[in-house]
Parts: sequence; structure tokens; C-alpha cells
Amino acid sequence: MLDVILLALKGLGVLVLGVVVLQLVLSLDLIKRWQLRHLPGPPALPLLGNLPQIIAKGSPAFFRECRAKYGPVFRVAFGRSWMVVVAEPDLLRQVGGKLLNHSMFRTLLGGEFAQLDEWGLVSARDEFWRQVRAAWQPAFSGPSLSGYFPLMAGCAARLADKLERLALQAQGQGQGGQVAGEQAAAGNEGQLAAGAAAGGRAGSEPARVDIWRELGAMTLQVVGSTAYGVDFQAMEPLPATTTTTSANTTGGGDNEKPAAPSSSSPSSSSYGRVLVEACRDVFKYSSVVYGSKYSRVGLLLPEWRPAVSVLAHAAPDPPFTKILTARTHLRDACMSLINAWKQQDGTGGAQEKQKEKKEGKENGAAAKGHANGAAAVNDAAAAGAAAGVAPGSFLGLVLAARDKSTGEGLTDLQVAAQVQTFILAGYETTANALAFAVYCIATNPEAEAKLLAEIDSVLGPDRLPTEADLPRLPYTEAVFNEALRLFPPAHATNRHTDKGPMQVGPYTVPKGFSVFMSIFSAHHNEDVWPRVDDFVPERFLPESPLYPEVAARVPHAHSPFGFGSRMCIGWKFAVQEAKVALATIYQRLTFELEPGQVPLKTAVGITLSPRNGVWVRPVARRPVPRRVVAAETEAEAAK
Ligand code: HEM
Repeated sequence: MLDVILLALKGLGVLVLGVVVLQLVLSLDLIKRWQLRHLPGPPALPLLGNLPQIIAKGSPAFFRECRAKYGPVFRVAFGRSWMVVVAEPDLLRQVGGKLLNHSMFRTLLGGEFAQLDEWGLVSARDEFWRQVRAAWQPAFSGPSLSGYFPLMAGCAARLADKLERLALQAQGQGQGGQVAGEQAAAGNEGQLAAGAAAGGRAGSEPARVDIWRELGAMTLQVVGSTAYGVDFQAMEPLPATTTTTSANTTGGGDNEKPAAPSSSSPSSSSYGRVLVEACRDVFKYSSVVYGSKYSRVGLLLPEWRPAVSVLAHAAPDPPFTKILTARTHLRDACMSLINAWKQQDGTGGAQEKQKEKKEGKENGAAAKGHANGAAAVNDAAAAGAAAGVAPGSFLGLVLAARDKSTGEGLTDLQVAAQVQTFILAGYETTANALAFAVYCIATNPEAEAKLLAEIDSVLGPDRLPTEADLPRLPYTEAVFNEALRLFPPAHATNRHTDKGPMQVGPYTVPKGFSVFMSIFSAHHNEDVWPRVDDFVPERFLPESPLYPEVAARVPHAHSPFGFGSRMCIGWKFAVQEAKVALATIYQRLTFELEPGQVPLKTAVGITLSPRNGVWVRPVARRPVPRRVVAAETEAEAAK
């Protein structure tokens, strides 16, 4: 008997040893190293690859160094994921011009979450991608963007109201101003609480806000009102007792309600702030640096991912719990939106609202929203709903999408994947870009003076921008473009060679690799950009002597929104939103940076973001709050 046990133990020992040896051999990645042997690149450790340098320096800075050392095309190992990095504008355009799939982004969450990731437009592949991209497209057409304009302006005005009130309180103006009065009358005490929470005790301490956070709330609010006609109430303060939903991986949809008082109901007052936190957590905890240790193990031992995933669910570490909770909340919110939309559509609500649109009621509502910050978003959301958020009703478009050959529509989970993608892509990138722009403006007084002069000359002190003003704000757009160059929120994108080998410059990349396109490196190429690390908006102005040096000579040197057929579908949406926001906010305020933030620390994950936020003191440009009005309202009144 003992012999049998000893034999079994010996067998087990041999098996374990065999697995360990096999794993060690696999960890050397001999085949991948051999396949990429003709490409230059930094030496990579077995198992860890270049992960230590990537974590220590951040991939944008590390790739910038590699470009200087190894040229514009090189290979790196992201743990055990071997990829080819491209870091030169012309080559980026060459790769981006090919109709290839994005590499799949895999988390350890599994189940429905994996499907939501797989089906969203960013990860969608081949025919399915074509179907959903076509469904998304009308939501970004000219007429749709025009329809979104008043909603965007309303959200920006509301943020400006809040910041101006905070600034005036801190400057000793108290709450007697007209805007504050209007908002209090509208019962919007939440915003006043936010002011106090942000440090604005009237007349005593300087108000201090993380403008990144506030802008994030605004961009989420914009997504809610433009895409879904829903008031996300994202700009309300998060109640102290509110938490995101408890993680639940098994169920789905509307029935599983989170812990009180949060909910996945679009009408709940804390809905938006909880959603903001959830979105932020999704980005933060997807990164190697802040994410779960299980994700790092999964990166190093891809062969063991299913087992690691089981382990992570069984004994989650705090980052895993965070991301699971956030993703659960987001999924429930998406399902909730779909259900709400279907119910509205079923009761004929959409048609009714369409009729109202014809009668022009939405214009009045939106214009009222401009003039009154507190009412702005409710009215704006109502205006959006009144328009059925038509003609660009995003949910309506996606629900109506049909497969060309079978005529079948998308499943609810496939629709939810698009809803989730719109929320995440539409919120984070634009918020980061705007926060970086505020940082750049605050650290460049000359640029700030030019920006204020342009806004004042076009809008004066008390008129909100209209769509017709947009082309008259070239410096404002140049400021945004230059902030996107220095701090591209989507610091990289990729293409996957799943169809076969691909030629990149002098190198052939074999089938089955991810080609990582470093937008950050292209934006920081000193051969292309004079004064590469300086903030010089003038380079984007055609009349500037710097313009022909870059924009005309290397047209794709500036590519914050990517390339070719997989280029960002929301770029015009983002630029319009950013211009409206910058013009509306800087018409009434400037910002002083809190000490200790120069140079700004950034965090690198799926996006490039400010690591600890951007802390500023808002300074009102005028001693008394102005009643900012929309041109349409005045015209209406004049009739
Ligand atoms: C400043 C803001 C934004 C930046 C910097 C940005 C950047 C990017 C980049 C670099 C890509 C990859 C393109 C490529 O692979 O060539 C992308 C894709 C995408 N973006 Fe944006 N984006 C922004 C705003 C938005 C907004 C507002 C939305 C939607 C409302 C959006 C939705 C998407 C989607 C769905 C894709 C995937 C497109 C596809 O694969 O077909 N983005 N974005």
C-alpha cells in the first residue's frame, strides 16, 4: 500500500515538475521571439518581458525613449504579450489605413462582461463591426450634432454656474448673485452642497476643485442627454451614503437593484454621480498599475487565465472587487436604459415627442436651459427626449440595426454593449482632454490671454455660444488641439494582424500580432514638432508661421482620434463639446492651479489621465454673476 502511495506521490511530483518545466519553457516565448527576431527592440526578460520599464516609466514615455533608440518600429513584450510598436506619423497612417480589427481587450471578469467587451464597437470584428458602425453613424451626422448643440451648451452653462458661484463665495460675494438665486429657486441645493464640499466656505477659504472630476460629470451628463434623452444627474454631488451596486456577476438587467439609495433607474437622484464613479473605476482598475494582482498574473501566465479568473472571483483583492462592482453597475445601467427606452417606445412616447419636436417645443426648452443653469439639464434632457433624441437617437438606431443577410436585430446584450461603449468612450476621453486643456491654459498666461480675448470678442460677457459661433473660435479650437497633442487621452490605438502578415515600413509583421500605434510618440516627435514639449496653440492656426512647418508638411502628425475606417466615430462630437465647454466656462472664469502640480503627473491605463486630478481655484472674471443667455432666447423674446 505504502508503495502505491509513494508511487502516486512520485508520479504527482513528476507531473508538477513537468508542468513547471513546461511553463518555464513557455515563458521564454521562443516562438514569438523568433517570429519578431528581425525587429529591433529593448531586451526583454523571460516571463516579465518589458513590463518593469513600462510600469516604472509609463508606456508613452518608455516608447518615446525606444523610438529614439531603435527607430520608428520596434518590438516590446508587455509581460507575455509580444507586440510591434509603431511611433512615426507616416507609418501610423500606413497601418491605420488598413481595414483591420482592433486587438481584443480581455479582462478576467468573464461571462456577460466578456461579451459586453467583445460586442462593443471598439472591439467588434469584421461583419459585426460593419453592422454596428453603420448603426452608430447617423448619431454623429451633421443634423444630429446640430441637435446636440443646445444640450451641450446647457451642460457647460450649468458647470460654469456652479464654478462661478463657488468662486464668488470664496471671493466674499456670498450667494446673493443672480445665478445662485435662480438655482436656489429651482431647488438645486445639491450644487450648493457641492460648493461647500469642494472647500468653498463663503468669504473665508479659497474654493478648491478637482476640475477633472467636474468636467467628467459634465461629459457624462452630455452623453446622457444627447444619446439617450436622459438626465443622468451626473453633476449632482454624490451622497455620502451612496455606494455603487454590490457586485453580482450572475444576474442581469433591471431587477437587481443596488444598495440604497443608488439605483440603476435613470430617474434616481444619485444615479449620475454613482455612474461617474463607476466609469472612473472601470478606467482606473483596468490598468496594470492600479488593477488587480490577478490581472498581472494573467498577463504573465496567459495559459492559466481561466484558472486565475476563477481564483479572482473566489478570493477577490480590492481592485478586482472595485472593477467588478463598477462593471456590474454599468451593465445594470445600460440594461435599465434599454428597458426604459423600449417601454417609452411601446407606449408611443417617442412618436408623441417627435410631434412635439415638429412644433418646435424643444428649442424653447433648450434655450431656457441655457439661461438657467439649474433648469438647464432637466430642460435639456426634456428637449432631447422631446426630439426623441431624434434624428440621432442613439438607442433607437442601435435597436433598429439589422443584419444584412439574416435581417435579424441585435440581442439586448449586444445593444447594451453599444450603450456601454458610448458611455465609456464618450465620457472619459473628452473629460481628460478638457482637464488637460485647463492645466495647459493655467500654466500658459499668454495663451490664456489670447483665449479670453477671442471668447470676449465673439461672445461678449453674457451670451452663450451658438452653433454659428463655432467657426469664429479658431484659437479656442487650437488650444484644444494643442492640449490633445501634448496629452492625447487615447495615447495609443492598435490593429491586429489576424488576417495575415502586414508590411510596416521595412518590416513584415507576422500574422497574429498586435500592432500598437503610439499616438503619444507621434505627437512628441521632435523631428516633426518644433518646441515639442511647449504648449503652442498657434501651430494649429493656418495663418501662423508654425502651421506650414507641421500641419501642412506632415498632415497626420496630429492624430488624437486615430486613423482610417476605425478612426474615432465620436471625434466631431468631442470637438464640438470641447469648444462649447471651453468658450462657456472661460467666458466667466479663469483657473489658478493649486501648488505642486507642475509638471502634471499622469496615469497611463487604457487612457492617459491626470493621476491625482487637476486641482484649481476658480476665479470669477466679473464681480457679479452674469445672467448668461442664449441668442435664440433673446431672438424669441424680441418677436
Ligand atoms: C477627446 C475625445 C476623444 C478622443 C481623444 C478619442 C480618441 C479615439 C481613438 C484614438 C480611437 C481609436 C481610433 C483608431 O483605432 O484608429 C477612438 C475610437 C473610438 N471612439 Fe473616440 N475619442 C474621443 C471621444 C469619443 C466620443 C465622444 C465617442 C462617442 C460618443 C467616442 C467613441 C469611439 C468609438 C466607438 C471608437 C471605436 C471606433 C471603431 O472601432 O470603429 N470617442 N477614439
